[in-house]
Amino acid sequence: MDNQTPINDNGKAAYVSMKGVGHKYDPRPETPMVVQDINLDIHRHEFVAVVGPSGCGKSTLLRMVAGLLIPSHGQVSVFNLPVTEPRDDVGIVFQKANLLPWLTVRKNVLFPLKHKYGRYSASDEKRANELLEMAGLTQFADKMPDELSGGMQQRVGIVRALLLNPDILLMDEPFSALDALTREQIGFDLLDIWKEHPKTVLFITHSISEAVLLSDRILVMSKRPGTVLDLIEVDLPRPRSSKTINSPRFAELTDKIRGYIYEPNVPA
Ligand SMILES: Nc1ncnc2c1ncn2[C@@H]1O[C@H](COP(=O)(O)OP(=O)(O)OP(=O)(O)O)[C@@H](O)[C@H]1O
Repeated sequence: MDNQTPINDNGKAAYVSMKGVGHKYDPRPETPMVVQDINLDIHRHEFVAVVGPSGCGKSTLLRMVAGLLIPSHGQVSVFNLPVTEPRDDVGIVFQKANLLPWLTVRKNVLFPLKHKYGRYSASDEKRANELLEMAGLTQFADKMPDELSGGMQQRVGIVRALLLNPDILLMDEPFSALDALTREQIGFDLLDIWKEHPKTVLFITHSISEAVLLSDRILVMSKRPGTVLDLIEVDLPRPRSSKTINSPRFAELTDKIRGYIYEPNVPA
């Protein structure tokens, strides 16, 4: 580790760092902040979920890490360098996969490369095939998006985000359009992929149980202006499975977060 690497209180390297981050979209002094005073260090290859009431600024934080938005207060940095422009090294997965309907699944996965460089190589195609296989999509690689279920389309979106092998994976309510069973399964699939291809993940969700099931830590935000209510360590063993959901500790953690969300002024 070089001496440029910031260390947080636990002695681990901070990969993504937010220091005193605040933002308002409307710069007029009388308008309220959207997020305020956010301090967070995310370690390399850590899985951090963000939960909080609608409108508290979760997506705003994610856009800041991607460099799509520069905070009006404080600083976001990645590996000790301030984020000042859109980053190339992030993969983003949204609620909808937004696949191009006229391209096959494989070509959709390769599309960002084609768009960026005008071409892709045989080794890119090999990597696309490997990722599709890991996501259980090999037999759908030559199908058109409308031949796939919503869960499969979302898997394609994840594979597409991973193709460029980004170090940071930003996921904004990626499974919220899926039915409960598919959602749980794709969560486990995501954990398998994350294990094989470690990434630093920032995962926004409205589902408290999903946050607990998937993540290493959970940032709980207050209602607008979004501030940090708590940063909860999820000390559940990995690999996580359906058994995890039935464990007493899982219930304790979800209850604790529910306490914050439903009684935000009362310490949990
Ligand atoms: N581009 C923008 N211009 C102006 N206001 C915005 C913009 N984007 C978001 N906002 C406002 O900022 C606040 C936070 O929005 P954001 O989408 O970050 O919250 P969120 O916690 O992700 O919400 P949700 O859970 O409903 O998706 C909201 O009040 C929203 O209306």
